[in-house]
Amino acid sequence: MAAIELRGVTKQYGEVTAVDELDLTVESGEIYGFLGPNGAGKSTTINVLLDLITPTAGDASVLGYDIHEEPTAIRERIGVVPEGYDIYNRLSGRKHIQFAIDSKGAADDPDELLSRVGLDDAGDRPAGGYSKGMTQRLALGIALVGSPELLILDEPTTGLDPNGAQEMREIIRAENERGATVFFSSHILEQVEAVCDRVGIMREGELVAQDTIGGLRDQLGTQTTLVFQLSDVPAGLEATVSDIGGVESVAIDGTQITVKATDDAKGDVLSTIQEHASVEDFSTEEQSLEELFVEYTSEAPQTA
Ligand SMILES: Nc1ncnc2c1ncn2[C@@H]1O[C@H](COP(=O)(O)OP(=O)(O)OP(=O)(O)O)[C@@H](O)[C@H]1O
Repeated sequence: MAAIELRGVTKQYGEVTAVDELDLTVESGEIYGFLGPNGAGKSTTINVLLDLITPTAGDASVLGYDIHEEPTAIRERIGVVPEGYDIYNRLSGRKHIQFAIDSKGAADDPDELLSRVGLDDAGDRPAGGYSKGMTQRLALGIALVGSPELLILDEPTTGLDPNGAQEMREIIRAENERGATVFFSSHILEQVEAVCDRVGIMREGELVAQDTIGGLRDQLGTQTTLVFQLSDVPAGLEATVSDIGGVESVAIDGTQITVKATDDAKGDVLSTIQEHASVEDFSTEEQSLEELFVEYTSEAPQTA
């Protein structure tokens, strides 16, 4: 059974299409990273799943339950770190957790949960005095109540320092090993890279790529950037190089020519340029996963 299934989900806000006919399946047991730049539609998608907003079109299910028909069954089985968690200023962290335990009818020990999220010493303090990172830790502690089957985390590392982000990743891994499916959104690739089985990249409401981190890396393996420093750039060189099979782009800046090409085309590019111009310097640059992410999220939409 899929843990999350969205079918043709669209959310329109006036002129703005926040989510555009989105089909997305998260399999049970996966850690799925939901990536995309600000405004890509990640929170809107999550809010649809949580039945906090009604989609303009499409339908969705969580743990096999329809989001409109059985929201209570869903709420009982999931843990959520929402975007911008609302706290009760005067209530202590422990009381927040106790409240979540009581409302879920769970049997957790609040102190154990506080300790898991690194709030052991702050449990008695009013949550209104917590820092951003501490509030985020508290939100995670609440999400963990009742050992949920599915964790939905909207930008869970917001406000966390590097140690906090690392601890968050360890908790995500441990929860997954316990059997939970994890769906978490982020606009920072490295946050999901370390823990995710699969990532989906959103851009302008559409899923523009979906793959394992390994799969994304394989795509990188086939692409290289070649940078040539020439003594001068002869007329027609740009067109000649662009015509080579496997060349994706050619950019000329003064006497420098930068060519993006598949690995197979590397030799042809090199020999063609040497044939037409005098090469003073030459280097290759590997594309990083970060660059691939930027490419997917800033250029023309591609098909998933
Ligand atoms: N209540 C709303 N009314 C009008 N437009 C909205 C509303 N909520 C979201 N949008 C728009 O929908 C688009 C998607 O927003 P969304 O918050 O889902 O993006 P996101 O990927 O979560 O971004 P971020 O990383 O900044 O949280 C944006 O253009 C946003 O301005």
